[in-house]
Amino acid sequence: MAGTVNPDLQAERDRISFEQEALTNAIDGTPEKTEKRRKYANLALNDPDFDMTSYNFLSRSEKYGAAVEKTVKMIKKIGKLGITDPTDLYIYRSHIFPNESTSFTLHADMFIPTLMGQASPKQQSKWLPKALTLQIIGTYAQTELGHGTFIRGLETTATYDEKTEEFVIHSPTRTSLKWWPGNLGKSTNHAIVMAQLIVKGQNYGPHPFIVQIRSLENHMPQPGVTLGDIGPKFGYDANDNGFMQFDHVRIPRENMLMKHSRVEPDGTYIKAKNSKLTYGTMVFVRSVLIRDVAALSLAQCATIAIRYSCVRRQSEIKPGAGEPKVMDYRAQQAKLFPQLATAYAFLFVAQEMENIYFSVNSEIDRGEIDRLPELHGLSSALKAFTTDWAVVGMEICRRSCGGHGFSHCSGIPKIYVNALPGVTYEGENTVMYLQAARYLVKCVNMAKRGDQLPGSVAFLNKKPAPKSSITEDVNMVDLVEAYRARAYYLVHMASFELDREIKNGMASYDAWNECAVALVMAAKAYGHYVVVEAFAKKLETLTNNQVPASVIGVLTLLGKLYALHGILENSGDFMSENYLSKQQKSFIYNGFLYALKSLRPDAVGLVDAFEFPDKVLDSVLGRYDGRVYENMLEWAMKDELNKTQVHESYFKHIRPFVKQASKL
Ligand SMILES: CCCCCCCCCC/C=C\CCCCCCCC(=O)SCCNC(=O)CCNC(=O)[C@H](O)C(C)(C)COP(=O)(O)OP(=O)(O)OC[C@H]1O[C@@H](n2cnc3c(N)ncnc32)[C@H](O)[C@@H]1OP(=O)(O)O
Ligand SMILES: Cc1cc2nc3c(=O)[nH]c(=O)nc-3n(C[C@H](O)[C@H](O)[C@H](O)COP(=O)(O)OP(=O)(O)OC[C@H]3O[C@@H](n4cnc5c(N)ncnc54)[C@H](O)[C@@H]3O)c2cc1C
Repeated sequence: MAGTVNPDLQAERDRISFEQEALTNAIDGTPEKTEKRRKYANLALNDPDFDMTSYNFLSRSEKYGAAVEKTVKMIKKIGKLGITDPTDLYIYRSHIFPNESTSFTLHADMFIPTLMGQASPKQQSKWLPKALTLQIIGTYAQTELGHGTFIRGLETTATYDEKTEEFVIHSPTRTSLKWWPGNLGKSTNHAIVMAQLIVKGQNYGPHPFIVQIRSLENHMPQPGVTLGDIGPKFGYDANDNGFMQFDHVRIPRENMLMKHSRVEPDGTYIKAKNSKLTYGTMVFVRSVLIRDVAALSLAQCATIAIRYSCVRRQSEIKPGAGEPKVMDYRAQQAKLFPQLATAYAFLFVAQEMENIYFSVNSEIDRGEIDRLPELHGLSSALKAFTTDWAVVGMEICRRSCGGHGFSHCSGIPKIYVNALPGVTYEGENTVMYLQAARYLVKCVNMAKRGDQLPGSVAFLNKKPAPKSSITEDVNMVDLVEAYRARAYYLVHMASFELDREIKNGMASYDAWNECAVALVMAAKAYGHYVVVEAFAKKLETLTNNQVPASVIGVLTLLGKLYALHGILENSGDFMSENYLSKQQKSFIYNGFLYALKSLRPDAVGLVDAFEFPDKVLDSVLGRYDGRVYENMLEWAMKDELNKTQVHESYFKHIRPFVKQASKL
């Protein structure tokens, strides 16, 4: 019957043990935040103008065109509705463009943040009103054909001409072409261009410049600028990632973003308090993508796979007793529940990262830059750690849907390919782990000197106990301590290896490369510890805020499952030096099995609590009503191949061939 929920899924919802609304509030942060999210989500979802046709059956060019149309409609609506708060805007947008890029993604997420973070107050008053009202539309053009990671190796030059008080922007080589910037290929008319600043023959390193790249009249490239799209990619079809070449393009001196460093009219260079303040936009995006890319994408895939697993029946457990829901197989639970727990863990650590980002950023605005290294180390580690685990988890969710997981009807491929570049953009993950490790090694040396370390690295000040106190009745406190101990030892081990190589006469830069394996392991362990600790802190906060015991109960199980799964996956680390005994490892294993069993009745409730609307999931398998089989054929019939019974290529190729063959 249309409109009713699949009885297998309904049965799951009828037995949920916790108060779902309170859990949703915990996920959003507060009840007020839940209310706000629902308000702006519903504004988008209930608007008939955004009756979204799925991109599934469109060509790349059609996808791009559809995104442009939808983007412009959305902007008009935003103006009409008067939405101005960045969070409200983000919620509204992400329900119109679920797991998709808008044509102005880079404008909103990097161009405007760079103006806010890198432009002087005078420059902000000139450019921001234009950018906020879309009189100008920009992107962030840093990466080049030859260099993405090594920003100091960028080749684009900005040479100051004192006579005219202009910068000359130039691409001196083929490898200096800007390559990859989002929305550059077709959509934007301005760019923040990162280029080597050269004044009076001296190179001061990469700095940001604002450059008009297309005419505001007819959208043609500006003189001296060559532009285009970089072609099809693994995903991101609707995003016109582009290339750009400059041939001695002149821009006024005032177009260098001068909040942190300046070039005076006579060519005097005033340097920033810390040259890395120029990299601030990247730190911002790394901090926000923990939630918006890693956590939410994994949570969506877990929602699809868990709902589908409660609808899908296959094989037998007890011979002759009928086919169970695949969710009842313990092996299926062992694949999916850790992904669910990871999604929760990442959502909670993202809330903490966001708070730290905004607090350190307001200090920076007041000229206090002491906490910049920690912010960089932490955001680098968490960006890499969460995106790494999220994409692995999404693939596990896809496989858990069997064959149908491979079809776009599952919705998972779209979510996956949208999140996947998160491991590469905004700092390739290995490179980000190594940046975090660089900070951690410094912290070890500071701790050795007796300095008190800040926030997330304070754990390096106190040597952990040599043995874990985990018992049969595993608790969060002991689990956090185990992760702290692992991080402590791996960071010290990497630092020790580094010192040893240097003491043995190796140059420090070679020693760094030689010890990279240990350094990456150390940064991963640090990220893992921060996530487990954030889960424990969240449980404490919720308990103090009198959140219902049923919610604390189920979240505690999830938190333990997350931590236990991580230990089982990395047991070598935890068992080295006998920190964890064989017997304790069996407690971990038993605790893991117990958590799987205990979470089973609440699995659907735990994914429903995320409240992803069907339009966002765009999944036949993960539909809220569970009516999977009733909708798959209808979905497949939308494919162009099903528009005719006999395809034209039959008449062109197969029929003549068969006719010919039958004559032989
Ligand atoms: C509530 C508000 C809601 C708002 C909603 C917004 C919604 C946003 C959603 C976002 C989701 C998706 C958006 C997707 C769009 C993004 C598309 C992708 C865009 C891009 O990819 S842009 C290009 C990004 N490129 C990179 O990230 C390059 C990576 N490379 C680097 O960062 C650096 O080059 C490096 C690897 C760090 C090395 O730099 P360098 O060689 O210059 O430095 P050294 O290694 O020598 O280190 C020197 C020193 O500096 C420290 N340091 C390095 N970086 C930083 C930093 N960023 N901050 C502070 N300090 C830094 C380093 O640690 C060294 O310190 P030391 O000398 O050891 O003390
Ligand atoms: C979808 C997408 C969107 C993007 N959008 C933008 C954008 O809007 N604007 C923009 O400017 N850029 C953008 N980029 C570019 C992106 O930021 C870079 O691709 C990214 O920073 C990685 O740099 P790279 O491509 O040079 O990788 P490389 O550095 O060439 O990486 C290749 C390999 O070398 C390794 N490696 C490199 N350096 C080191 C090192 N020091 N130590 C150890 N290993 C190392 C890496 O780990 C990796 O395995 C985008 C990229 C993608 C995929």
